Amino acid sequence: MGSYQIGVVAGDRSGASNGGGAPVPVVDKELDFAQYFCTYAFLYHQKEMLSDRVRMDAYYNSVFQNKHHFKGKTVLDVGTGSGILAIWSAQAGARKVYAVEATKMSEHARALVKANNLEGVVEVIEGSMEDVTLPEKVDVIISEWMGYFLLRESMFDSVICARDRWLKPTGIMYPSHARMWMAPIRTGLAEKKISDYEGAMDDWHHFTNETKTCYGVDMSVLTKPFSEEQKKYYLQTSSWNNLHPHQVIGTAALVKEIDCLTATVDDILKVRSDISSSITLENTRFCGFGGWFDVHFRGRREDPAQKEIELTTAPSFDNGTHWGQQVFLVNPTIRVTEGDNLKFSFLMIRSKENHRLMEVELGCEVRQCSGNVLPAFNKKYYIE
Ligand SMILES: C[S@@+](CC[C@H](N)C(=O)[O-])C[C@H]1O[C@@H](n2cnc3c(N)ncnc32)[C@H](O)[C@@H]1O
Repeated sequence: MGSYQIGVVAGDRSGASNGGGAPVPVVDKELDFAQYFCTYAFLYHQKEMLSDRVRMDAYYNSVFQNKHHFKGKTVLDVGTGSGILAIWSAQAGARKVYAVEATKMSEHARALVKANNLEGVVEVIEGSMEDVTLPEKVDVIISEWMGYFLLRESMFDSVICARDRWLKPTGIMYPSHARMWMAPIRTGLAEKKISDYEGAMDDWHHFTNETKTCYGVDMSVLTKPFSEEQKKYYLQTSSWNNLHPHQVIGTAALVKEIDCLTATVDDILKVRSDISSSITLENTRFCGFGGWFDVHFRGRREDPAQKEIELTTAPSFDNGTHWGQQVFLVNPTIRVTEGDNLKFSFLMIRSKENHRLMEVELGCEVRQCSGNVLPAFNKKYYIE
């Protein structure tokens, strides 16, 4: 399977050279397939996405309420999975749809296309987007590339690659824009995670005592690394959660905006932002941050959507998505009240071991409305 380049990281010595001097990280394709793509080859996984009504309605409406973007046009579906977006594009009147899928799910997509009598329009191509050659440039690129907190999975890299190679200069991206958001939250998760961590350590002490007594080996030298491993898992790894809007205790801050037509891999390798949020609830507990994203289907300035559609994964009363929100816990929790201000710095980079996972650094300072400033804190998190 070999390897492929994912973008340019200045100063990364581990990367290969692209000939122009700038180092380029190289991804082992076989490892990437084993770690990332394999799950997408299962129908149960595709079904989970196909059952997400918020996601489905947004893409369906974006296509069928903007048929003028599809009628008689050529479309590329990056990562077609079951083929759903390619099929909708064809049903909306596309002349030709190239549906590219890296996994064997392509075979199910081909069957679905045939069963829906669209064989003459939709061509399913099995292969990595980075390797595939199309016979022509396209008018529209449609793709559902978003991972947890938008950028986990790094699939947008493949969409950028497809856009730069195959989109006509007048072409349109579906979706056209994306944003990341964060807001302070209250949650009982903080206590639960601490108690889970303490439970794991109690169990470890019991285990080391037993190993010493029964088998004559003292394992206590491993207590510190075990504790670090468990701390990372329980207290530093962000959690998936479907937050209720009542759990959001302050204004949402915009972390990142992406124009899908112009963004480069360099723009998303590091997401850095200095942001602030005002607490909107009286006398409550600040337990951490919730992070989510939205995407928009607006067409392009010269060729706008007739109907703009939004897909949001914000905390919702009744419309949760399979993405939910990512929760970054703060320990210990902090008493805050309406009018207090949080100033925070956000930095998200890709994990060195796996470019599809993320590491986040959050620095935060609470400025109370009384004028008092609480000691700032800095924390590192993993989005696994
Ligand atoms: C989130 S799923 C979306 C599937 C489908 N488009 C949908 O909306 O239901 C992403 C799909 O893209 C495929 N994929 C991701 N990166 C790819 C790449 N570089 N080349 C081809 N397929 C890719 C995955 O295997 C997966 O099936």
